[in-house]
Amino acid sequence: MRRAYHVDEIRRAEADLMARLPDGALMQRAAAGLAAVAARILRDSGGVYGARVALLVGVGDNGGDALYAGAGLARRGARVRAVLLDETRVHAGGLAALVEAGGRTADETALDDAELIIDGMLGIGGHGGLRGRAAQLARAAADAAAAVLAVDLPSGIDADSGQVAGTCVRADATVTFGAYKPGLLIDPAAEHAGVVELVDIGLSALPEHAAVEALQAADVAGLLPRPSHATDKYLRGVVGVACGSVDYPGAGMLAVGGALRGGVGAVRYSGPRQVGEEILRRWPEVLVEAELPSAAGRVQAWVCGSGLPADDEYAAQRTKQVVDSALPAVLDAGALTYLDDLDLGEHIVLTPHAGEAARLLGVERAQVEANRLDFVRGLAAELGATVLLKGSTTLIAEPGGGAVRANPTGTAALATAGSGDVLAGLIGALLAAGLRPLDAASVGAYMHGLAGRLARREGPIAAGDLLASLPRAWHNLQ
Ligand SMILES: NC(=O)C1=CN([C@@H]2O[C@H](COP(=O)(O)OP(=O)(O)OC[C@H]3O[C@@H](n4cnc5c(N)ncnc54)[C@H](OP(=O)(O)O)[C@@H]3O)[C@@H](O)[C@H]2O)[C@@H](O)CC1
Ligand SMILES: Nc1ncnc2c1ncn2[C@@H]1O[C@H](COP(=O)(O)OP(=O)(O)O)[C@@H](O)[C@H]1O
Ligand SMILES: [K+]
Repeated sequence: MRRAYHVDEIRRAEADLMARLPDGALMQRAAAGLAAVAARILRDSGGVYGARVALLVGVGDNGGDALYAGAGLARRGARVRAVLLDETRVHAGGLAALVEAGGRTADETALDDAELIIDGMLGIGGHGGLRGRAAQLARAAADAAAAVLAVDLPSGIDADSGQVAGTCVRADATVTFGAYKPGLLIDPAAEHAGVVELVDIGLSALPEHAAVEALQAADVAGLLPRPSHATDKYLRGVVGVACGSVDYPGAGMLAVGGALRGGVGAVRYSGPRQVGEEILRRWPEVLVEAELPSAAGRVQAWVCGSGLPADDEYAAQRTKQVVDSALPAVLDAGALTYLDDLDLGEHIVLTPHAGEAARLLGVERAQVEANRLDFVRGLAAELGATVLLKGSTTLIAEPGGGAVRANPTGTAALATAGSGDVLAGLIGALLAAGLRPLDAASVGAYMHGLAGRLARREGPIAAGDLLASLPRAWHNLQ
């Protein structure tokens, strides 16, 4: 699990550790980790000795890290030049170390022929988008041919929220110290960080619960339902799908398809007869049942809403019956328009995209997109349900607070009609298989993204291709 903490939490943990260490020890640890990653990058492109390295050096400790790491590389024969953001404010010890090791200061033309640019302009002390010369240097780094390695985080991103306000550095890799920051896991900031490597500097006094966490392959593999020898189809779980309508039958099909690949023993479909017949033609294994959920056979969880129209008596009734069953459920798309007066809870997973979340909160879509973390927390708390906010970084929050999960496998290839229906079905199946709502939603999002990544290797994808690649995604994790 990758765990990210807010800046004030990291500052407190750093202060606790610094009080127990000699002056400057923490920065030396950070710089040593940074220099090791820089050396590895340079080794891949011809070696450290003689390599041209440009440092972008800010006025704070982020600049200090870059200078000490630069000194380490200079001692190994690299030609290191430091471009100072402000010559009157620079980490004096770091600069002295660099000069002593053979490095020197230079103007920004040093970026032109560098093989590696180390971005030490701003770390967790940054606020707002880059200003003045910092913005100008970020643009110069983007234009240069060199690989860019960010120190702690790409300068200019918002470490706490993942927002990007204006210009910021776009890195190929980031070396982050002590713990992840939410901005390294949440877009749009995360996509500026490249490959993120965590360097352990010994921080221990971090809060029990992270602010944001991201499952990794081993976590997901540990959570996926696995049939035991002694199981039968009912013990594996049965999921009910109350999706699709006469006008939108395809959403019902795709939700059923996602549910069939979610590791349950059986899928029951409840909906209009002609949709049920279509489903049976494609998947004879589905149990097609009554048009209303309350009349269907026993299930352990429901998926409801994909392909349900708004302002429709039958759709409202289907949603209400699913919620009244008190079973775990996914409420997607159309079902999100019928939430008034329903008794939600943590066992209900709502799956809005930014537009739907904005409507539920009475704000503009752009506001949600700019600050997804705050809005997903707010929506979960306000509606009293687990909320999965879809988008370029899908986020999942529980109503009682706690760590928000950020999905690391998202790909823009998923932005295709019907892909959300597949996701809803998949999460419903994971709920029926017994995963708790937060896990079902985050494992579902992870597998959905992984399926998207596998499918896109063969070209542009449609939602149906996700169904075809979901078994491969499972196989990859087992
Ligand atoms: N603490 C520790 O134990 C350890 C910390 N470590 C390292 O320290 C880093 C944090 O260092 P830090 O606190 O000095 O802040 P830092 O990010 O360098 O920048 C602050 C300066 O930037 C400026 N500035 C702000 N916004 C700006 C903008 N938009 N555009 C332009 N300028 C802007 C602002 O100037 P001001 O606005 O105040 O004039 C302020 O002075 C951390 O990320 C890690 O790398 C490691 O060594 C491990 C041990
Ligand atoms: N830029 C993006 N990067 C990664 N994933 C995305 C992006 N845009 C959308 N997605 C994902 O694609 C899916 C789209 O779902 P949704 O908006 O419900 O569409 P539909 O209703 O057509 O199925 C969601 O899982 C969402 O997280
Ligand atoms: K930086």
